[in-house]
Amino acid sequence: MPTSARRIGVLLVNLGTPDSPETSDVRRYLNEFLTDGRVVDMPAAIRYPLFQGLVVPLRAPKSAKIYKELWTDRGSPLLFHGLDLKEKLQQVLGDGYLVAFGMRYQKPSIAGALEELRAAAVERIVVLPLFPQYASASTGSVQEKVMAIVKDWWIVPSINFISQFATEPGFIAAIVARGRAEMDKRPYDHVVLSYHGIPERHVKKGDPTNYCRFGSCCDTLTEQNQYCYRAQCFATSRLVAEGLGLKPEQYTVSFQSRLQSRLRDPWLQPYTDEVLKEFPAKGIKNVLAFSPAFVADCLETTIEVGEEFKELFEEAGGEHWQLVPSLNSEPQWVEAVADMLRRS
Ligand SMILES: C=CC1=C(C)c2cc3[nH]c(cc4nc(cc5[nH]c(cc1n2)c(C)c5CCC(=O)O)C(CCC(=O)O)=C4C)c(C)c3C=C
Ligand SMILES: [Fe+2]
Ligand SMILES: [Fe+2]
Repeated sequence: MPTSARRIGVLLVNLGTPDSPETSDVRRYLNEFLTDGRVVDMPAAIRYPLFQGLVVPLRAPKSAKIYKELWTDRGSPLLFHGLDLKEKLQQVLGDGYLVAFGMRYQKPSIAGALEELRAAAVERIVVLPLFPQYASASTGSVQEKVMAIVKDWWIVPSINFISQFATEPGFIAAIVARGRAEMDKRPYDHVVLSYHGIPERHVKKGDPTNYCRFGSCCDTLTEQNQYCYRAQCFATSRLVAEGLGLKPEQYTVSFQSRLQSRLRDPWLQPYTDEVLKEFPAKGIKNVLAFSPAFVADCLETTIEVGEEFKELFEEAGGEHWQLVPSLNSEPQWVEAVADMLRRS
């Protein structure tokens, strides 16, 4: 009996976003996000009451205000860019693939996306968390969720996780092209590559040989530190800088979006909001800012880097601060993702 060719299933996953910028939806989103033990790695008996009872109720109204600034006619940018990427990728990959999209927190769910792939009886599944650099709080959490869902399937197909793509040539080339487009418009004194921060503790928990000292150890990617988020951020930065023809003194790597106060364990440093304030006194008045931990624009790029950092920089005497837009569903990025998937 002839059998029809079976398709390869692709699951794209991003972090998640509230259903709307209303406080109640933001609260539900933050409750799910911040009680994930890979994000807030406290014992569950402390994490749930502390975050659901205190931190989230205090944070949700403030976050909702910012989400209202971010919201568009198409809703949350993280969501619609993900859906656009899925559609364009499906067109580029063609009938041999079935592309689904899910969010780690809230909607569309990973469970629903996996169900689409299961219903189509795909031959195998490639999971691509849309986080270039591996962190347990992002990629690891997606992997855990996918495994928790498929463990209940009667037939568990072959599943391939793409755990990171920090140095993937197509990813780097797409960022460089976005940067060049901005640099062609006007001159810049300096480039900042600002990554989402994580607690240093998270890096150490993924460092079984106790290799990382948060120093020059992260300047090269080796077998020992291949999953070190800090080393991967530096590797992405080096390649982007090389692509743009920048010398080491022409760019700064820094980390943003820290959640906890600095009284607790430190997060990766230097903090972007602190380094940018020092630029004007050093004669750096025109800055081009990249956010290479994100492949889609979201709260952390558009608002934090594009607006809040710009304001801080100008208050400190800076003249021009420009955010390079994320890769979103730009054709060059879609081709790069398709290429990664075909090779996986
Ligand atoms: C790049 C990948 C990400 C890592 C690693 C990450 C770690 C991490 N995040 C928080 C806390 C928050 N992050 C928030 C927003 C947010 N985070 C990422 C990605 C990573 N987070 C994205 C893409 C977004 C934007 C979502 C959107 O809807 O646009 C937020 C919510 C916003 C706010 O209230 O400020 C929080 C909170 C922690 C604690 C953490 C690692 C320990
Ligand atoms: Fe985050
Ligand atoms: Fe290191």
